[in-house]
Amino acid sequence: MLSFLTVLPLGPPKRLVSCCGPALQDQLFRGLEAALGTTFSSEPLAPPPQPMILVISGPSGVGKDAVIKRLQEEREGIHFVVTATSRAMRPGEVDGKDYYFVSKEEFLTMIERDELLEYALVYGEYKGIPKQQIRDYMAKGCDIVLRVDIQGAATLRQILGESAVFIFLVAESEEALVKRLIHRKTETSDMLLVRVATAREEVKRMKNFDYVVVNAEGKLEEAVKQVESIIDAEKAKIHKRHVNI
Ligand SMILES: Nc1nc2c(ncn2[C@@H]2O[C@H](COP(=O)(O)OP(=O)(O)O)[C@@H](O)[C@H]2O)c(=O)[nH]1
Ligand SMILES: Nc1ncnc2c1ncn2[C@@H]1O[C@H](COP(=O)(O)OP(=O)(O)O)[C@@H](O)[C@H]1O
Repeated sequence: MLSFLTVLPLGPPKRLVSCCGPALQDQLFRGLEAALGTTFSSEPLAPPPQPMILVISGPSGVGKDAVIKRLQEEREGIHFVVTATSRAMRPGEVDGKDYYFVSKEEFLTMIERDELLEYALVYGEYKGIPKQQIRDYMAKGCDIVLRVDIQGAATLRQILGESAVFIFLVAESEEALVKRLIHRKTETSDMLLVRVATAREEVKRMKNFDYVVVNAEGKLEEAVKQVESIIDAEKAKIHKRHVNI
């Protein structure tokens, strides 16, 4: 190392590089290239991040829509896949934004044409994920967010295996979940009973997911930040998950 440093036009090695001005630092840079017989590349050293598929699931009323809405506001390059449903539109919902609201016949035609990556009967209504929408946005380099019920997540795990990231969103307690669903005022009491009973069974399937995020009462932002941390960590993985749809 000593002989190397004396070759450089800086005199004895005891002078600290930090004391050199820009011109001398540039000379040192060139000298290092000459000594190594190569030029230093300015190409990125880390592999480019790949678009990923994030599956967010959890019991009805836990806050999937709320978390995803905030995620879209906070983060660029994310595409929330608008799924198709035969369910009637709720007040405030927008066709093409919350869902593609279609008739049962139209939905069955989508199935016949193999247009759906996954579909299910959810609380008596059809719901399904349009394949082409995923392909189009991944081709643009977007990360894909799929919001599905627990059975949909299980189907997607069979189709996508480890190539997608599965997040289970849960309330801090069963009591909090039920109160949140009641407060949302989108279900009749009969429908509430179905959804709460379903939620009890769904929570047991948490073990099939990669991550669990608690969306506690009044702490939506913390849940969103945790989902963002998961995305960042997944994008920094050396061994990327390769998606093929
Ligand atoms: N399997 C599946 N579930 C979906 C799809 N789109 C939405 N869902 C889920 O269907 C469930 C019922 O949705 P919704 O009727 O909007 O009721 P909410 O969950 O109480 O808001 C939710 O868990 C959604 O995440 C889909 O394409 N496939
Ligand atoms: N962390 C939270 N604290 C309090 N209320 C929440 C929180 N997250 C969501 N909510 C509310 O709970 C209700 C259910 O949320 P929503 O996103 O519709 O659930 P999901 O899509 O899972 O059915 C909505 O009224 C929503 O505004």
